[in-house]
Amino acid sequence: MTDLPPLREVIARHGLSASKALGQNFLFDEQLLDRIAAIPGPLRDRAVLEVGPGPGGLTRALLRAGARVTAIEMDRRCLPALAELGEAFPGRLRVIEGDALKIDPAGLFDEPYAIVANLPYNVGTALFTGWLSGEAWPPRWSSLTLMFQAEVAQRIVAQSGEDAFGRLAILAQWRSQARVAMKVHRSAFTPPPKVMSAIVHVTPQEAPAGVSMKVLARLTEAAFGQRRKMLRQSLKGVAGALDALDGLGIDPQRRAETLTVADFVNLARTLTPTAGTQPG
Ligand SMILES: C[S@@+](CC[C@H](N)C(=O)[O-])C[C@H]1O[C@@H](n2cnc3c(N)ncnc32)[C@H](O)[C@@H]1O
Repeated sequence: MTDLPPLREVIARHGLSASKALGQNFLFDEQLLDRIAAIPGPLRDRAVLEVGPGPGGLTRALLRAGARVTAIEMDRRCLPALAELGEAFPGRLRVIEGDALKIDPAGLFDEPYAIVANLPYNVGTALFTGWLSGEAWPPRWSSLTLMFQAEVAQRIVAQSGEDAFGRLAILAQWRSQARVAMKVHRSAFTPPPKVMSAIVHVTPQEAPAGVSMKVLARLTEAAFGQRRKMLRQSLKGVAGALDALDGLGIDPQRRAETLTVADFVNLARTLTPTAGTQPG
């Protein structure tokens, strides 16, 4: 295995004090990083997109696992440290300086790629919803392995009837499998964030036929926008939704969080113009 200097030394040598504005909380424990890099499965010769490599802790674990890594980092202070890492793994690391929110990863690859990232909370959630919201399915990525605040991870994997169940769970589960792969204690980070973290792993599944992502999004937005209200109230503004509830035998006095992901899929199918039964 390539001998690399300890991450703390890399950070000290390149003056990479953690920037709060960029949401920088670094991981230094190489065993933990190797365990994270193992979550997507065997990576030998697989393409991986890492977003926010920072000083390269997770990057080196992915490279050690045999991946070919493309990394997008917007903090240019990190680029020299990443260039050194690239020298230790010749031809295996491509670094792109930029804001991941403005880059379509599909344009960077001509093969399936796993996405792995430890990102600031707001950036991670925005990218996650973007990657899951495409109308075309399956997506070009083969899996997502992303660090979130534990509370957000809970919302992603929540089941019907749980307090955390809502739009994020439906987005993550209606045509994908989502699970919490690892909990990460706040003390594992430097500096430690205020809350606990968890890594979510998502793999795409076959999409249910005849359901438009846009229709499902409109439905869940209305239903969970007023989650304490009965469906007959919250869905009033969605054309055809009350008839669809009736057609599917769903009591309109129920609240959104009591429906299952499959219920929402069936409702969305009924309201999707190009397929399924038209209401009324
Ligand atoms: C929480 S740190 C994680 C660093 C490293 N991957 C680790 O696990 O130790 C998040 C990293 O994402 C970078 N970052 C933040 N916003 C970004 C964005 N919009 N696009 C690309 N990188 C971003 C930060 O500069 C930082 O290096």
